[in-house]
Amino acid sequence: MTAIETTDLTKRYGEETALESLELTVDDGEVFGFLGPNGAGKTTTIDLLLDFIRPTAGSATVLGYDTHDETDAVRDRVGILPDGFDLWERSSGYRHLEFALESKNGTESPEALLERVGLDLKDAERPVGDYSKGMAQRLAMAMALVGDPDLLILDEPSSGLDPHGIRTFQEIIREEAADGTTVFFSSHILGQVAAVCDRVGILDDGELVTVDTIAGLRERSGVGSSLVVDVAGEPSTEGTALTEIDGVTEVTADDGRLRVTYADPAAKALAIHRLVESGPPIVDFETEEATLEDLFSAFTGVDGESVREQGAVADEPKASQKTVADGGVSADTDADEEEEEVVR
Ligand SMILES: Nc1ncnc2c1ncn2[C@@H]1O[C@H](COP(=O)(O)OP(=O)(O)OP(=O)(O)O)[C@@H](O)[C@H]1O
Repeated sequence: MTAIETTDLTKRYGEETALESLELTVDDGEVFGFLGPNGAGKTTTIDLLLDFIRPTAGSATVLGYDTHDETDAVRDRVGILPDGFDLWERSSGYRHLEFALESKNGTESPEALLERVGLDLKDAERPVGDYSKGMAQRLAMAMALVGDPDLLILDEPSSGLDPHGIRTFQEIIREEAADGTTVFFSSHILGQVAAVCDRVGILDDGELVTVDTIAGLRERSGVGSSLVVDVAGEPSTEGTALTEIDGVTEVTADDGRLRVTYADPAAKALAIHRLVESGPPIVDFETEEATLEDLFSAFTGVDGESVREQGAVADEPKASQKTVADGGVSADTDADEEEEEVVR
């Protein structure tokens, strides 16, 4: 069974296209990262999956259920950490958890959930109106975990978290995945996505630019990492045949160093081998890995022409605009309206 499947899923607000013909499949048990810059359409997609807003065209299933016709079945089995959720300011975090447990017939103890998300029991007894952003986020995650969901949908889960909180959430995602739960989460922070995801989808301006593993993205983007070699004497590329190595994209000699840029990591060891055999004596070397930011720029064209524009990416649906969701506890939207369907 697929955990999420969208067909031609489209959302428009008047002239504005928030999401264009999204064709996306997330497999059962996968940890899928949904990446995109601000306004790319990530929240719109999540709101459509949860039927908080209605599509202009297309359809989607979640855990095999139609998102509109079988909304209750979907929400029953899905744990949600929405982007921008509302809490009842005067109720305690503990009371929120009790409410979520009642709504979902959850059998977990509130204390165990609090411990998982790193929320102190004393803090849980305070009204949530006094919570910091990170504390509220931890509480929302605890509520999402209630009832052992088959699918976790997390919209910008690390928003407001300190580094320790980010690590805690990553551990939770890994534990849930190990337990067979599918995790779908949106983020614009590439490193966090790379740390836990099996696959990544990049959304840009309402369109799904590509879907792949991080390794696959690296390979296809052509964004190279570099081997930078200090050599004795004047560096020269002559006689080394470095450019003939499969995966090497560029070789330059400047500032007393040789720089070998490669798209395929296997090329690195071959380049060193060849230099040892026939190049100038090596004094030192280091590698400069392409960052995820480099990859992201390559696919979204942030720094100019994108891989997509160059026609290097095969699969291309589309999508984009903005919305909100519920606090993971109530949120009923039979939103048949065209615009501004939001529940918080
Ligand atoms: N109710 C609405 N009315 C009009 N435009 C909307 C509405 N909701 C969203 N949009 C637009 O849809 C686009 C996608 O917004 P969305 O919130 O899905 O982006 P996002 O990828 O989640 O962004 P962010 O990372 O900033 O949360 C934006 O251009 C936004 O302005």
